[in-house]
Amino acid sequence: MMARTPLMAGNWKMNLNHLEANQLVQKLAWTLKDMKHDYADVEVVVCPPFTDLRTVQTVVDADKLEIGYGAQDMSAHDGGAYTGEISASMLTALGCTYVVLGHSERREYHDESDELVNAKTVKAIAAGLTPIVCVGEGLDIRKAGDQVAYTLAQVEGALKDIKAENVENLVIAYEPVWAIGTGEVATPADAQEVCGAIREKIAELYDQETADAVRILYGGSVKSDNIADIMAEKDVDGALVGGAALKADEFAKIVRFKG
Ligand SMILES: O=C[C@H](O)COP(=O)(O)O
Repeated sequence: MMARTPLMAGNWKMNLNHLEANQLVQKLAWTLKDMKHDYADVEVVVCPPFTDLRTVQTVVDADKLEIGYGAQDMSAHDGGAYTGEISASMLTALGCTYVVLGHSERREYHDESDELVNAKTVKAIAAGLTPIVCVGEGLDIRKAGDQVAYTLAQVEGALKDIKAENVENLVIAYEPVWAIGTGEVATPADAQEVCGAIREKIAELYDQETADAVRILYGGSVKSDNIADIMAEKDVDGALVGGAALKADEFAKIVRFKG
């Protein structure tokens, strides 16, 4: 089995304008360089608002930074009369390699269904983007003990009609909604329970090789002081980080979770 490269992705949500984005990416790059260890063994990605992407591209290209970037959402349409939407090809034209899809905030505030997340995932893959597909249960479902079944149904919905060769490159982020921005972190065992079940589900839908290749992230109140324990779980391959990704020092420490 090939080792999976850990991935630390910062989801900035609706924070930081393009000037602030410039500063944060530069500071992140300096901070990572100043750290004792090389960070080549961990992939670092930032997902700023759409309006920052061109700026991030310029900084990354100018300084040849080893920082990937992507959007927080995209349209399921290729182009045309869809006011306010951004297409996959617009993102690739800006050098994006990733796109977050189906974040719980999109599902909750914009009524995104599994079908829509699936349609976006198909388009992202076709454009050559790596989707970070978000799944995870709310508090009521967790209290009822149904987190695994609920989350696996979301995974199955997002992957409908997607072929194994396209699944092995994608990233799934397990984000229990009750742990997002609340300071309430799932225990490492909670994260492993669902991330492990997601990998088993992918093996069942496709095959073991595909399941072993997919990277599964945990997201929800990840900080520098809890990341190491979460990363120690065998099916957790990285983190989708919200609030803590807005501070260069803190995000850099998360990237350097091995110390
Ligand atoms: O996409 C990131 C998640 O929603 C986690 O956000 P948080 O780290 O602020 O809890």
